[in-house]
Amino acid sequence: MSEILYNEIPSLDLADFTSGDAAKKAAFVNKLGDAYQNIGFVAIKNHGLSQELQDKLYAAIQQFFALEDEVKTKYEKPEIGYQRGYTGKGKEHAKGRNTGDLKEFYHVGQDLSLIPDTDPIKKEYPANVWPSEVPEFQEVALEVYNTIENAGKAMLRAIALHLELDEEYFEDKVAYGNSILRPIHYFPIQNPEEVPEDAVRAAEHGDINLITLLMGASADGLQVLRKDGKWIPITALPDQLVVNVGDMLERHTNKKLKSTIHRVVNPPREKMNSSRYSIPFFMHPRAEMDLTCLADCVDEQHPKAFDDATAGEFLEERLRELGLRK
Ligand SMILES: O=C(O)CCC(=O)C(=O)O
Ligand SMILES: [Fe+2]
Repeated sequence: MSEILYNEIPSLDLADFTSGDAAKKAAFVNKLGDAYQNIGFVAIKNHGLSQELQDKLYAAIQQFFALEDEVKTKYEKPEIGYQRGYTGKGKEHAKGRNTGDLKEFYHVGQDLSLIPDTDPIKKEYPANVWPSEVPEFQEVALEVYNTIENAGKAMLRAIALHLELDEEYFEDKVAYGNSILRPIHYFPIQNPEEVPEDAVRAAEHGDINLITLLMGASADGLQVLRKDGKWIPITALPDQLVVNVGDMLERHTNKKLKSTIHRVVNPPREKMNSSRYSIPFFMHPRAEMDLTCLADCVDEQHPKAFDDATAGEFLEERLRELGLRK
């Protein structure tokens, strides 16, 4: 395994993996493996999500976040750890911090009507929450959810091949998984003096889930921490999704695949009064997935670095650390 210091995150074409050309498919898996063992991030095109659909979702969420705070808080569900519906400004903070991030967001989960009644997981998920003020949000969000979920399944097939597992290894683990689509609004700050000095749009963190697929943001600010300590700005092209490894996949692979720390920095002071929007999809498995380190990822040079846990147990622990669960 070569040590690579990327100056930008590698760009890949998902069509190389899905087109049926064996040589292109193998090359995709190799490049993805190099990227995920080094910087933990790639940008992919040909992911199946049209620009039109992305534009529709951005339009709907901008309409929602423009509502008065009193209206938005009607859609807050603290009793389910904010896992569906709205989460208000400053509620979430990165693990190990107390200052809340300068953001508000909205959680969309599985469309329960698509889960067969015979699957016991159907009863475990809370129903989605939809704002009556923006009626088109529901249909657009669910279509985006399902489209990105499919792209995520393809990425997990490629990841499985890189790990020399069966290509279908993740398939049953993510079927009706606990994934979340999270449109985020980094709200304008009129008076920077009024926010805590150390408050940022998103403090440095690793994502909790298996992989994250991120739609192109409306402004700069996202940066990833390279292993030599340098922060690398990420600017996805409009037709790309940024796809990164989360902590669950890092655990399961005993750090072979890297869940790289990233953050969203504040704009310069004179631009603090402008909004930034972004839409990540956090791909989670079913709660029962065993995240125990894969035997093939443990050896003398790589002793087992994590205690055994299921995805559900790990998620609960992290939600408490983020301030979303009491
Ligand atoms: O807003 C972004 O560009 C990234 C957000 C992010 O890292 C997260 O929500 O986990
Ligand atoms: Fe993140």
